[in-house]
Amino acid sequence: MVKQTIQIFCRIKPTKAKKSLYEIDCKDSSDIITFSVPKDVSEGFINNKKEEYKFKFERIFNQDTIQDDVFKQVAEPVIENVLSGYNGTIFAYGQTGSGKTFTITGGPEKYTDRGIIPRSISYFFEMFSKKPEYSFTMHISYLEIYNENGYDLLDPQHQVSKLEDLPKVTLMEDEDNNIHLKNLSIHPANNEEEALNLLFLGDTNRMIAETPMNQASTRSHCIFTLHITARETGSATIRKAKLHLVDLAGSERIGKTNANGILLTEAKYINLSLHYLEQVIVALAEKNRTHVPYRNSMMTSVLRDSLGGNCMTTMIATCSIEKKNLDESISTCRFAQRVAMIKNEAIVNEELDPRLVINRLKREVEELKNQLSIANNGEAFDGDLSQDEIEKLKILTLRYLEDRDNDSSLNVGADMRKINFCFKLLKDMYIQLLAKSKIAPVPGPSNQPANVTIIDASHYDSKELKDLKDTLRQRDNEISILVNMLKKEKKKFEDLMQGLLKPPVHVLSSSGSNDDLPKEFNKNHPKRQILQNMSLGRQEAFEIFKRDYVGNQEIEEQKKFLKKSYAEAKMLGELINTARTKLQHLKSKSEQIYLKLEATNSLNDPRQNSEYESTRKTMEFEKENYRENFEKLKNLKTQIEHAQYLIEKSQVKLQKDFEIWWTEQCELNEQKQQRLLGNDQSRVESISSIPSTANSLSTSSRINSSTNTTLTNSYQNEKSVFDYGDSHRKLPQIESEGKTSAASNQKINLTGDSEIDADITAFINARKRIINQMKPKN
Ligand SMILES: Nc1ncnc2c1ncn2[C@@H]1O[C@H](COP(=O)(O)OP(=O)(O)OP(=O)(O)O)[C@@H](O)[C@H]1O
Repeated sequence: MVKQTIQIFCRIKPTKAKKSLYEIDCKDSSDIITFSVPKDVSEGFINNKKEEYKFKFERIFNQDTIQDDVFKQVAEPVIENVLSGYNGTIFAYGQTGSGKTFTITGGPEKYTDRGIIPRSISYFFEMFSKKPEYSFTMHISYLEIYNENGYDLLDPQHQVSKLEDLPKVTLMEDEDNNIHLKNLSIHPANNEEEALNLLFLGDTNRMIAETPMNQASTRSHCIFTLHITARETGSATIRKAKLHLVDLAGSERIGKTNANGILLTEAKYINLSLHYLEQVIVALAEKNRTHVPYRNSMMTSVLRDSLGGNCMTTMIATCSIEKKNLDESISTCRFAQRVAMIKNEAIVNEELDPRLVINRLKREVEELKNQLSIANNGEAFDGDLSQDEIEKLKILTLRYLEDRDNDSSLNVGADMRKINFCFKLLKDMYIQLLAKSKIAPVPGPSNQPANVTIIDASHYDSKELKDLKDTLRQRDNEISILVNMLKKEKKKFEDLMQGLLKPPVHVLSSSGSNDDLPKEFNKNHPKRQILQNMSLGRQEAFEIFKRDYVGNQEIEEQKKFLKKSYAEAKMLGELINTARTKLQHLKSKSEQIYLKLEATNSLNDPRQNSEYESTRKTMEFEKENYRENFEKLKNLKTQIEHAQYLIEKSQVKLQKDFEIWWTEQCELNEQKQQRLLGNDQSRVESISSIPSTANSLSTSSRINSSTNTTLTNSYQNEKSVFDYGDSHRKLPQIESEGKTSAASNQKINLTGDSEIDADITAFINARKRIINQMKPKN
């Protein structure tokens, strides 16, 4: 058992603010941060006399610390322990926007910004490959807790559009007070790519389920769990350990969030669950406290083992050090100091391989049955032994005789007919051998009784013995064929199951007009569904929305990076191929020289073998080149996969933001229409519109006045085109061909494309009909 307090780290988010409000003092065993609170701010503090606040951490990561360093110092030791069978938890705690998600999952822009989760996945698989004497398995689950409800983020069957679409996870407690999560799916990950796909699926589901009212990342807790098993070859024990990587909700105090309505409810839940977390931590820090209130919230129940239980736990306190965030950062650090007092008691989680246990139990049951049978009715078996049984008994007896192990036994069960048969068989053999063979009494080894007679195997020449051996061989063959068949069937079944469970694979989206749709998105993927269901107008609006979308630049940059990486990968691939061909050529050349030298017996003659030596040196050089490029290609592949993942994530976000914006625009339009219907019937009748891109985005609008049908691509920065009241007057107008007021009935040249024009006209007519129906009939 390892007794260890929770390790606490602090990370400062980079800021442009110049004024230095803190100082870090690095010591050998720990670091100390001192916050200097300016007088104006300190007035708002509870303890307003104090102007300096000092906190001690295992390590403090200043603003310029890169992700790799955080991973190495925080996560690597935890992972090493997980591989040895100890449970581990790393959780990030801090106010909204202080860098929790950045630390745990990573930033959306660069490969180097990958957070602890993707780095842990890579590290685990690297470690697996470095320990061939172990067989490892990895399984993954991803839980989100929002308003005290748990949701399974890894449900591949579901198309989610809101959080409630995801399967709900509930807590169950067994009689030993162990917590079980009902409905939380656990997925196998056989390699890094599969594991990253699961992370991507979870993150995508999390993002899709977000609404403007529910910025889940801020207001929910997320627990990504890696379940690892390790078994040393030949060993019957399995080590099982879990690594929880936790991104907690923002820790800011309720008063500061200006929460109201739904937000207030959420804020209450979040603050409550973090408050309960605090209660648990306070209780654990108190020496004589017996009751720890884990059950008060779902989060503390799930993380029960991580807090004061069988786990090695690490906390990262994330801090923003701008003046306005100072009080929150100080309370984050205070919280961390309390956490640091909690002692966990971690044990290696080992258990016997259930398959071996089952086999052993089966054998025991069989033996017990036999004993029982002998005890109850030793002669209970009736009738003669079948030919098959006789053959089997002969084989068993022969194996028994051939087995040189003194402890071996002849086990034929409780059937007295079989036991008698074997005795008879042994006696027959003995008599036959006595008759035919010379028997030499040989002094036995020290552990053998002196009067044991060893029979010389060379005298086993009877026909019966030979037959028995043949039968034995035949049976062995049959068994091995059956075992192979079983293995194949099992593999087929596993493949089938894996195929069913496999999440969508992320690859680079195709270039061209539809470049926002990743090529291999599952056809049921929510994003594809959304795009498929888009009307033409909506697609057009989407294209424009995309053009001006802030995050689009990131996507484009990633694509550029990918393009560059592909070119580099191609080049490396070519270099590798060339090196391989060269190596093959050099190998055959060196073989030829070698043969020649050997034939002339001049292998050791430095004058003769110089060509051989130089060929070998070139070979070594080429091999080194090959290895280097291969390694580079391998790294590049991981970077490419990550970039693809980031692109897709951004694309899903773009799609999601567009949907939110579109819905808002539709609602806005609806309201305007209603208003206009009351104010200006005639004008409303003549207006038809298609929602265009919103505020700050370029706009495509179609305006049809009572005398002119206008179509224009106009750009409005501040106002939506649905703001018809005044804004439509400001829009540039393009002349239409139709001049009559019955615009909807005439053939209008709107876009120049007759099909699209027909669509628009049909839309106008339909709209007009609806408006007419809505008019008060008098
Ligand atoms: N160390 C860092 N280096 C660079 N950028 C960072 C760093 N930490 C945070 N950021 C950036 O700051 C922003 C907010 O960070 P992040 O989303 O991780 O905060 P958070 O604490 O998880 O917030 P929330 O509680 O809302 O989830 C993001 O744009 C992120 O990329």
